[in-house]
Amino acid sequence: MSGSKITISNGKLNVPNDPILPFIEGDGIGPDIWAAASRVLEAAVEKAYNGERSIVWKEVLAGQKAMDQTGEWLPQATLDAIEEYLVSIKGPLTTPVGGGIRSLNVALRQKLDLYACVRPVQYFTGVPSPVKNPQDVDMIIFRENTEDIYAGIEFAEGTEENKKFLTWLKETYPDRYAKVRFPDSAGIGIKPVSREGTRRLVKAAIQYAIDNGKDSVTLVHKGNIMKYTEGSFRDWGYETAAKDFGAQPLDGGPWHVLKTDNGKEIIIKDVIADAMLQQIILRPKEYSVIATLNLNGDYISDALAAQVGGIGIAPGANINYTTGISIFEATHGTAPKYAGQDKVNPSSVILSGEMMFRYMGWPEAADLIIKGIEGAISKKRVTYDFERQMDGATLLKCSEFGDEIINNM
Ligand SMILES: NC(=O)C1=CN([C@@H]2O[C@H](COP(=O)(O)OP(=O)(O)OC[C@H]3O[C@@H](n4cnc5c(N)ncnc54)[C@H](OP(=O)(O)O)[C@@H]3O)[C@@H](O)[C@H]2O)C=CC1
Ligand SMILES: O=C(O)CCC(=O)C(=O)O
Ligand SMILES: [Mg+2]
Repeated sequence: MSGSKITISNGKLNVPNDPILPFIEGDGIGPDIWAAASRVLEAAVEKAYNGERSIVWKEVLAGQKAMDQTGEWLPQATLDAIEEYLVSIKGPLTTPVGGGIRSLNVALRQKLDLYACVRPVQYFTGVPSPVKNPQDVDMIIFRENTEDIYAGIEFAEGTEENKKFLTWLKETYPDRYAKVRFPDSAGIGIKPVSREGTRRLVKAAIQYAIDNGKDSVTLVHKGNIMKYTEGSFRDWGYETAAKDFGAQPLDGGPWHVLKTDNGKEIIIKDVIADAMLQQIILRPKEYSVIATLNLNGDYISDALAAQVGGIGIAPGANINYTTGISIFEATHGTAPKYAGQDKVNPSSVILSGEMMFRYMGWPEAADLIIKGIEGAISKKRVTYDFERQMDGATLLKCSEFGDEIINNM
């Protein structure tokens, strides 16, 4: 295989003209969307750089394909390659509900310490939306990606370990044990949230706001109920704003205001999570950068995506800003009922590629992707998810929509 490695020095990526980029095809609709997306990404690079730059794809395995070929769901070789080549992209991977394997998506984020799940939500003119003013939605979610209930520390009901844990709780903290309503039949989960994990996530969100001229960062939490996890997230978030960025309390706090070097003011505020799910629908203009915990971020990213056309057009990235290791991936899952039908919208993974190009310092290729998607949508030549809500639209297959994007670059 030809191609060169992306490296990092002093926190800055060095991207060669022929970077090797690992990709995971994914389960379910993964092969359909990856086939369309990889062609679009290659076409954007070719058109932007006239052959001076090109991507050298390196397939790495995870999920069902990995199981079939290697007997493992997430081979160590895959983790090693993602770490070695720094920038990679993936399709969705299936996670069974209840028993069975734990999420491979979550495992990738935790094992590689990709602490920020970054999910921008913006409106493309013409996309059908259930809200009146979808153009008012312009937010970016920074979701903590390594902690919270997603740590996977659980004790299944009826098991020996569950009994052992509850016995320990009863003996050590009888007052808290007494709060378990039905101890003989309770599954137990543990929710770790740390100052360190919170601070690095909030720092990334505030830095993004500074670098991109945003006017607010909203800490979203359920800290009124979960005081020492979600409530502490809020407190540590404000602490980060004050200690790392010199933000000052606004009217006595808890909101803070941060003055950037060019004199701009950024408000650091917080909203309780349930109220936030209302706010993003009723008053989206008031929110810009969102910093939140893992579970809240999971819910908010699908809810916000719905306002701008659905999870068929919702990209994302999992990033460690210190090591530079990153995996770009759609917000949606494997949509198994559509697998192999060449039907679904490939935009989420294509726009994840667009984010990847900006991260690599290839904005010209990224801009062409936006141009191609805008062109396809304005001509109403779209996949089923948009076509079913658009008057006079032409229904395209997943692969045809990829072609349409390329034709509009
Ligand atoms: N990062 C990852 O890899 C993720 C993996 N998953 C996993 O995926 C599996 C399925 O999860 P599920 O809850 O069904 O959620 P999915 O996101 O897979 O699908 C839910 C619905 O969203 C719509 N949708 C999803 N993708 C697209 C697309 N590309 N284009 C258009 N519409 C789309 C479809 O809506 P409609 O029916 O209206 O057409 C689909 O039925 C689970 O195992 C889950 O754990 C879930 C999320 C993320
Ligand atoms: O890992 C999974 O299966 C689900 C992940 C998910 O919903 C997400 O990353 O948004
Ligand atoms: Mg999700």
